Amino acid sequence: MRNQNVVSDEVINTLIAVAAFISNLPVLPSATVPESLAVLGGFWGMPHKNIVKRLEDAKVSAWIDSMRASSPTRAKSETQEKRSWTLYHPSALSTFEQIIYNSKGKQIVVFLDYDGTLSPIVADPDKAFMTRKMRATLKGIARHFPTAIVTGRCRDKVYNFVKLAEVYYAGSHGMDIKGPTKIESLKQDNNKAVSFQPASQFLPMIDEVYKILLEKTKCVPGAKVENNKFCLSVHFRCVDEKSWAALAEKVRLVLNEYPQLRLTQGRKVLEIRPTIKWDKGKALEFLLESLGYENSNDVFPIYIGDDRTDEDAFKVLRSRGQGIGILVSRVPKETDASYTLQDPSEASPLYDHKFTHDQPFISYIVNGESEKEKKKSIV
Ligand SMILES: O=P(O)(O)OC[C@H]1O[C@H](O[C@H]2O[C@H](CO)[C@@H](O)[C@H](O)[C@H]2O)[C@H](O)[C@@H](O)[C@@H]1O
Repeated sequence: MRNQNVVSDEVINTLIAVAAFISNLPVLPSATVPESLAVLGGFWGMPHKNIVKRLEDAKVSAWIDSMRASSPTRAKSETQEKRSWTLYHPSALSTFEQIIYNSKGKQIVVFLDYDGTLSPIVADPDKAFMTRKMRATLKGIARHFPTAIVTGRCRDKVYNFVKLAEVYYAGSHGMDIKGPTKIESLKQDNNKAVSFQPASQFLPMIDEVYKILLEKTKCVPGAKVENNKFCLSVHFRCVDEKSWAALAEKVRLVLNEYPQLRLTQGRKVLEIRPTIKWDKGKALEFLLESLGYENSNDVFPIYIGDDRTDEDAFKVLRSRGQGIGILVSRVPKETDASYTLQDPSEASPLYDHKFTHDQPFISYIVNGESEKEKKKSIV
């Protein structure tokens, strides 16, 4: 018979699984999880210190599992599920005509992630350049539709990669938005531009943590800390897998001192950001509002992204029942996107197809309007 006063491994493992699960949830400050569960440990007669240690280890190991899995989480059995995945998330290229049909008569607004969508993933984040062809295509899109880049990058940095003034930019995972607006109440300084920075009070803290992380991670070969203004990235793409645990532990120790910051994850990158309820989905909603489409049924947002953080935007589109999300991925992944593209190079022909080859996309959606008129109506 079991001793009721002793915590069995099963109970501990359940607690650890719960803690690991919670530690992956974005909103809870890291320090609260072990503490609250330690209370349960005490109830079952387990010393607080012991359970806190095991829970913290569990958190790091959950991070590492997640680091290995890349992003978004891959579906369980790739080969088995690939077929049904493709069925539920068909290629945006092969269903192109259907997408166009659904957008008929509506104002298309295009949202694009940067890394892995407009630029290929490369080892050095400072060298993630767009091809000239992609820039020309993007310029073409922005000429016809309101177009926004929604990225984890610092806004200035992504602007330096893209260099197109006609595009809206939502940097730092949407926490730094700039672009034109039609809505009077959103206009700033009597000009037509909108600017929104919901996390500005976190700037000093982000700078402080950036310096600490630079110092703490400099002994991990290949680790790179990137300051994205309202959030930080700790890259581990070039770190030997054997050192991932050590790196994650260093990041965890720093974050323990800053409960107002939380951790999310992208492609081989740990992302640190304020615990405010703001993400790429909220940025999408904000931009739609600033364009005057808050409660409109006549808008058709298209969001293309490759990353776990883009899921927030896909979710918003699903719950609005408007437009479509397109995930750029070669492998089956859990996603709220409706359609898929294999990689940025496949996304490019999609854009090109629209804008340079017979322009079927344009001719379908403008409903008889000349392109000039269309352009006028979306300024
Ligand atoms: O929202 P995104 O535009 O997708 O930004 C997310 C992160 O993108 C960048 O990192 C990713 O791309 C790098 C360059 O290809 C690659 O080296 C890295 O492994 C990827 O995670 C950017 O550097 C990060 O700061 C962004 O958080």
